[in-house]
Amino acid sequence: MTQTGLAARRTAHSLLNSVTEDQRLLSEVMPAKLSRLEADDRARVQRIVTGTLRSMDRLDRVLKPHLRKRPAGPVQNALRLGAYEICEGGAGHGVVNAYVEIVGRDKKNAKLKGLVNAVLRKVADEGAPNWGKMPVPQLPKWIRNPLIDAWGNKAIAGIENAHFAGAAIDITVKSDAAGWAEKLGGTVLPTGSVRLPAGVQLSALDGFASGDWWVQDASAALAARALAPQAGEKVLDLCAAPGGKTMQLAAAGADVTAVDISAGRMERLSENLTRTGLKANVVVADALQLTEGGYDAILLDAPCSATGTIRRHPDLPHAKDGSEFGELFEIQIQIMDHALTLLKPGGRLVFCTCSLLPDEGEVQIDDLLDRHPDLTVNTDAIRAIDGIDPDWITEEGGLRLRPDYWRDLGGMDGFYIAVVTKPA
Ligand SMILES: C[S@@+](CC[C@H](N)C(=O)[O-])C[C@H]1O[C@@H](n2cnc3c(N)ncnc32)[C@H](O)[C@@H]1O
Repeated sequence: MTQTGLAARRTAHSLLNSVTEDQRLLSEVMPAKLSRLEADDRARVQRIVTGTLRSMDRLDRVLKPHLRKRPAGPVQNALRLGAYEICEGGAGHGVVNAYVEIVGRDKKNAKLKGLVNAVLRKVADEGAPNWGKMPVPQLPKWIRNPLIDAWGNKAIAGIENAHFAGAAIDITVKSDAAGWAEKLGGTVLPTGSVRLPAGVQLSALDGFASGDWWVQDASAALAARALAPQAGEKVLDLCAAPGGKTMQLAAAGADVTAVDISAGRMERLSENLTRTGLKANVVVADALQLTEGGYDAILLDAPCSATGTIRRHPDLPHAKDGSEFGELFEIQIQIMDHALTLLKPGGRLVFCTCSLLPDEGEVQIDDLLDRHPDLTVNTDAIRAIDGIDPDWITEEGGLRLRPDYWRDLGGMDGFYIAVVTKPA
């Protein structure tokens, strides 16, 4: 950190405000803000902000006894960041002064800098002796309650544990998972992905520049496995960017057309294809506007709430409140129905979402079958995936993946995958 750490802490404060006050995701605001900092400060900002977001509920409990009422969002955020740093062993004096200065510079809240000083001093003096033993942070109620309804209280505790623990980096390799695991010091997971050791710098690793592997959570890798692409098959990858699944399909020898509405994300897909030496037809378009069909198989990785990825994105529960999800469910229905029109008779559609909500998984497939009674769910395609636990197969024949699964291996992202077949 710079001498006083002020630039990094101001950036951390501004990022946290973007999430909680402006409902922005870190992925939208972080790159621009970090680009102004030295590499050292960038890493620290990321550590402080993601640590604070992951510990939000704990921090609010630490702060509560020192506050008569919760102050305005930006002031509470300065307190949260300061308390986080202190509880994680930061030097009390420097931390307190920095956050007092940050609030003091904010015209609207400057009068509360005395409060910030008093509260953070108390936290620094008293410490948080039980910090490491406090209950695992709970998700905000707007997402916690539907997840309890879906999976029960025991599951939610496991899911929250997994969110708090964070996620390892998984890679999908073109071939020889065991060889790459050995070379990179990782482990081969039951489904064939390789889990890397903590703290690696990806671009410096063997096999990155040569494109022998790409980063992809072990759960996400199973959608293309469920599709089981055959060499020469005409496959449409809908909602494809940044291309993790496109690369799997292309590596299997399929003739892949990758479509996504976002030109920026498609640039990343093209870069990924170049790095890995794989080929696909790259099309920037709205899936709903496609007219050319005749595909043997379609993989639809639909836009969704992304609630399965909270391990990696602890900002999501604090930036969102679920109000836009209804619109996403509707888009999923429209793209699924349109995808069916592009599929050959006898063709297969893989529908998947990185979501923990049944509304974006099990319920979507039940509803799809109500709308199209001639479709069949192909559970054999799910059963054929190496390394999955048969208990993960759902009543309607899909695959439900949750962060609390593989507890001893370090968890997985939440995901839902189903394969449906069109009548021949
Ligand atoms: C879950 S991400 C896809 C991840 C990707 N399949 C992968 O494996 O790397 C969802 C994608 O849907 C795209 N999208 C959203 N609405 C779309 C639409 N109407 N048509 C095409 N793509 C869309 C978004 O731009 C986003 O890239």
